[in-house]
Order: sequence, then C-alpha cells, then structure tokens
Amino acid sequence: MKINRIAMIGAGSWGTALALLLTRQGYPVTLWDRDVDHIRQLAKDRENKRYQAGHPFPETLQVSDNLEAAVKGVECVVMVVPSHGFREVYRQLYPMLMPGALLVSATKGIEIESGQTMTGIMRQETPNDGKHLHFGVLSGPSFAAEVADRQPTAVTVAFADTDAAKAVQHLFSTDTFRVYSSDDVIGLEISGAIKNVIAIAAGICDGLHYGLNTRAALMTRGLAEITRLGVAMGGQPQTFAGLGGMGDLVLTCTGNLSRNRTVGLKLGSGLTLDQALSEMKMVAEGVKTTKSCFQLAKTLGVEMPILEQVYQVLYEDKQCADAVRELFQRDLKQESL
Ligand SMILES: NC(=O)C1=CN([C@@H]2O[C@H](COP(=O)(O)OP(=O)(O)OC[C@H]3O[C@@H](n4cnc5c(N)ncnc54)[C@H](OP(=O)(O)O)[C@@H]3O)[C@@H](O)[C@H]2O)C=CC1
Ligand SMILES: O=C(CO)COP(=O)(O)O
Repeated sequence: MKINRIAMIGAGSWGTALALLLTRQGYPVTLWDRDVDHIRQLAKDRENKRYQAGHPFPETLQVSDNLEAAVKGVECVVMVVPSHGFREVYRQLYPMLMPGALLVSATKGIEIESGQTMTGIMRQETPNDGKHLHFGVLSGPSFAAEVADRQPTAVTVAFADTDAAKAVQHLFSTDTFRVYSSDDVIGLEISGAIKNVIAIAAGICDGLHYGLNTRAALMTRGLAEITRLGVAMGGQPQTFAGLGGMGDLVLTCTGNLSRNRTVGLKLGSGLTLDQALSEMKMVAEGVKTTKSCFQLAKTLGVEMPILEQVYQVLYEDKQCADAVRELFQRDLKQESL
C-alpha cells in the first residue's frame, strides 16, 4: 500500500504534533480544523501558537478549513478530533474518501451515547458501498509536546489487516518515533481510552497527598480493570501489558503533562469538576470516558471498582477521600485479574 498524501483531521496539540512528525519526514500533509479562524491563524503564523507553540511548520504542511480539499484523493486520513466530535466529523468526510483509504484514529475515548470506540463509530457510519476502507488506531505513551520536541517515543498501530498496519507503521516511523504493529484494534483503543480514567484517579491521590505506594497500587489495579473490560470486549490480554496499555498508563498517571492527571490533581486539592475544567483549554477525555465506560462496564457485567469511584467523584459529588477509603474497605480477595 503506497501512501502519497495524508490528511490530519484536527489541529489541536496531537494532530499538530503528528502532522509535524510526518512533514519533517517530507510527506505532504493537509491539517484540517473545524475552526476557520484557527486555520487562518495557522496559515498566517506557519505555527500552531494555540496548541503547539515553538514548532514552525515545514513547507509540506498545508492547512485547510475545507474538508473535501483535505481528504480528496488521500490514501491515509488520521482522525484526531476529540471523541465527542468524532462521529459528526466522520459523517461529513466519509462521502469524500477515496476507495481503499486507510483511516487511523489517534483519538482516545469512548462515545457516551453509543459506548462505541472510534473505529466502531467509523464502521457504524460507513455504508456497505464497496469503498473497502481500513480502520485502525495509533496509540501509546506519547505526550504531543514531547513528540513535537522529537523526544524518543514508541507507540503501536493496530489494524485487522496486516498490510494496512505495516503501511501505517512505516509511514509514521522515524529515528525518534518507533512504531510497533498489532492486529488488536479493540484492545488498543480500550487501553488508550480507559487509562485516562485511571490517570484522573492517580491525580486525585496525589492531590490528596497520598504517597507513591498508593499510586503504584492504583496503577496496578487500574490495569487489571482495563484488562478485564478490554478482554470482555474482545481484546487480546497481551495488548494491555504493551505500549498502549501499561505504557500509556505509566506515562499518564505519573507525567505532569497529562491533562487527565491534572484534572484529578485539581479535584484532589478540593476544586469541583467545573472549576477544574474551567482552568483548562485542552481536552481531558477521561472525564467523558468515565461516564461511557461506567455504562459499558454495567452492560457487560465487568467489575471496575476504581472506575466506579471516579464516576461518583465526577458525577455524584462524592468526596475524593471517601472514594479512596471505600476502595480500601472492599471485601478482601485473591489477587487476580
Ligand atoms: N495531546 C496529547 O498529548 C495526546 C492526545 N491524544 C488524543 O488526541 C485527541 C485530541 O486531543 P488533543 O489534540 O490533545 O486536543 P486539544 O485539546 O489540544 O485540541 C482539541 C482540538 O479539537 C478541536 N475540537 C474540539 N471539539 C471539537 C468537536 N466537537 N469537533 C471537532 N473538533 C473539535 C479543537 O478545536 P477548538 O480549538 O475550536 O475547540 C482543537 O482543535 C484526544 O482524543 C486525545 O486523548 C492522544 C495522544 C496524545
Ligand atoms: O494520551 C496521552 C499521552 O499518551 C495524553 O494524555 P492526556 O490527554 O492526559 O494529556
């Protein structure tokens, strides 16, 4: 599969960092955003001062507010809009896609209304009209700012089709960005979405001034919850121990660049959810994913005690310290997944 042109759909922090990564390798990329003024500003500055300042755009990075112009005749479309806007944007762009195109979701979330992952949304919104599109995911421990800074980073790309996975793996791989391939699309998506919920919990614990023991316990039991739900949804157990699972969980629960961890820190320090979110200009997907995942876990009958407590803190005004206390008062049990 030869990829000549790429469309990056979403000019936030991550879409911009990925567009920089590809254009620095010489690939032609069109970066699209819904916000016309934002696109005008990017075209004028040749830099994304709002979301990824300090990184001038290479010549092959074009910007556009015209979705059709951005995706027409393009072999690889990377979707990087937040999960709550994903379906609407995909609906608009689907008719313009060329047959056989590779659709890569770099978004980490689960839609609240449907409980669908991003590739699930694309499949739902794709009529059976013979376009033969391929749906995959790129995920792993990768703060956008560090990728833009060329810090060595490793991620995973998953497609059901091995050739599609290899094509996207090779497309994104550079001297400082190492891409592994996988065929476990659902496992990788679930890992990337739910680690954000555990990162909120990690932030809460740090905001409450609990120690490193607490954080280690939370991350380990959090990974058990991610794995339980992911396997119930058809993921492969080893995916959750990989870059998109354990790797991204470690990064987001410990790294201060994480927006989700930051929301948790603010909650643990006594702010309300509204106050915490009003101080952020970027998206913290874990807030919405907590709700979608809470519903999914109930539907599938999967036990997720940490997630339940985060849900009650975010949506039922539970005190953070009470949530931690309740987790420790649960019945004693054997350690297992
Ligand atoms: N930043 C990171 O380090 C990483 C992020 N991700 C994931 O990438 C996705 C995008 O995050 P990120 O780029 O960081 O987000 P940012 O907050 O940096 O930017 C969000 C972008 O999405 C746009 N947007 C907001 N709402 C909608 C909508 N309803 N429809 C279309 N576009 C919308 C915003 O436009 P506007 O300015 O007009 O609101 C903005 O361009 C998330 O799922 C995130 O989890 C994954 C890996 C790393
Ligand atoms: O997913 C990320 C890094 O891999 C970014 O995490 P946050 O959205 O919490 O900043």
